[in-house]
Amino acid sequence: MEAHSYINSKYHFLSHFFHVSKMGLTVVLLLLIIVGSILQSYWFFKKSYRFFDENHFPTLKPTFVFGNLGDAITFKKSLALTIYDLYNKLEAHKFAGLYMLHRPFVMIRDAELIKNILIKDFVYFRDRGIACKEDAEPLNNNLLRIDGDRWKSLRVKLTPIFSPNKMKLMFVPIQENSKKLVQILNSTKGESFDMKELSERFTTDVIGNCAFGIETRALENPDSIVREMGKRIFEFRYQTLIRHLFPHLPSILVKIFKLTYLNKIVESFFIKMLRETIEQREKSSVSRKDLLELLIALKNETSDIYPNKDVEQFLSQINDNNVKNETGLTMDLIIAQCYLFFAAGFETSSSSLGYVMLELALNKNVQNTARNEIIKVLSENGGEITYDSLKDMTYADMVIAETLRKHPPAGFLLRKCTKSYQIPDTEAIIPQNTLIFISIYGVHMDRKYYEKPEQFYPEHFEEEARNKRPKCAFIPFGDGPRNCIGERFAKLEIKIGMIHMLMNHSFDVSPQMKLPLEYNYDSTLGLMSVKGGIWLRCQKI
Ligand code: HEM
Repeated sequence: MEAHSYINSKYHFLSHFFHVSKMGLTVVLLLLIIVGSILQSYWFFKKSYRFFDENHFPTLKPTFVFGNLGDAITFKKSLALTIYDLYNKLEAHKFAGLYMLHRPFVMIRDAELIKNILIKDFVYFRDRGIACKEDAEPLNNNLLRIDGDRWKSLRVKLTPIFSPNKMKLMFVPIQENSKKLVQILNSTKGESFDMKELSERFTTDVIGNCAFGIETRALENPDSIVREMGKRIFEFRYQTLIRHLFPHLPSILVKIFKLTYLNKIVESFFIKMLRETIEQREKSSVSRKDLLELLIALKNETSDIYPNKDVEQFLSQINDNNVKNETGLTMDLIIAQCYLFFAAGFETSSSSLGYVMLELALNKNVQNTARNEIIKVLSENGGEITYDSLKDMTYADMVIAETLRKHPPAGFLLRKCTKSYQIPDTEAIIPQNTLIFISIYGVHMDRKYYEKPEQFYPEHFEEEARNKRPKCAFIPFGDGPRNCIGERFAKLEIKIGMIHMLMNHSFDVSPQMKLPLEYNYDSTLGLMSVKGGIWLRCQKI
């Protein structure tokens, strides 16, 4: 009470002194507070933006508040394209220091340095820096997001699931789905169709039905619920953007404003569906030889991860033969991994297959050469595609690699520096906890590494050309111990899907197709998915 009358008397004294009303004084005080806060944030940002000048890094002038990612934060461009623009602006440099809001990050744009980060000096850059609290959102406890020893021990466990002999088991189910894909092409009867949409239905069924034994039926029914939910995983959400921009938000704010990474409906759907599938599978005695069976065997410790060539290679790459076995595979962890395999598998692979077919439709010579190779290999194998005959289709591999170069589904790679790191042969030191961005698209479109970067030119992947290029100039799946674990699976489904389509049909671009390509706005995941679809026409041959 006493304090209140004291403030009142001061207020009265000030208003009397400045000859203004109480209301006027309130406005002046409010203005002072606002101007003070703006000045304070201005100095805060200005001080933050001096960071790289003082640390021997080339840099680009940041914009107040947004740093160097203004185009992505103000929705002008996707994050992948914003990072790509920065890559191009920094042409004279092998690396540079930039800012996300006030937060410094380092862009690496030289293939040799990229190799150091991803492979040689991996111990400094093991983490991705997007982990979130373990129990907050159960599906986020997945391999892509977790870091540290938990990641290491989980990665060792999951590595054998994608080994070559396990991939062989996936061949028949992928073939079955490819045949259904061809039936749908038959029904288009020369009319335009959206190849991206069709590829999404194909990869949804491949990953769902073949990998987890779930009847997703997306090829039969474009409105299938699994496909609907799959699409919603990649919808833009403000909440996800805010969480990525402010990774250290207090949990209370996250709760109050419901700032979850994932839409709750989508999360509940996948948790329920996957839990029921796993429970049913555990009760049944039928063996399906799919990814889920292998995961369950790991959970129940009825399968051993050793000896396995991939695991041995992984352990030698991370220079650690004593990975702690602390991450037991619980039901929740298996659900989170299945969810990731589904999400990571269906969007990236469908983009790739869509882009493969678009480039083949645009480049008829390439289409004919690829088809002739398939016909030749088929005739040598009694008219059948077998798992072993796939390796003889080397031109098909070049076509797929060139597609992944020109249209990498993931636009950039992310790492976090976990121990301060001196960039070799320079004075620049990357401080601990700094994020590292590597523009996959930038490297793939760089004239330093590719003779005709703007063209679709499968010859970029002839043996001689490949051998001339530095190792990390082709990184659609990342590289090193933290690369894409599903690379073999993805390449297998793209190749089988492509072969079946080319064997049966010839492809043209529809007048409906919008060129040059535009990409969907994506502010968080860095994906480069086409805007407006991939419109083609096909004829039965
Ligand atoms: C064409 C298709 C695909 C592309 C282009 C792609 C690309 C990528 C990229 C760029 C990364 C990050 C690698 C790095 O940071 O070095 C990644 C990680 C990952 N991908 Fe893929 N991916 C594809 C398909 C798949 C499939 C089919 C699966 C699973 C079935 C999968 C599962 C994963 C997982 C689990 C990770 C995280 C690995 C880790 O952090 O240890 N991906 N992928």
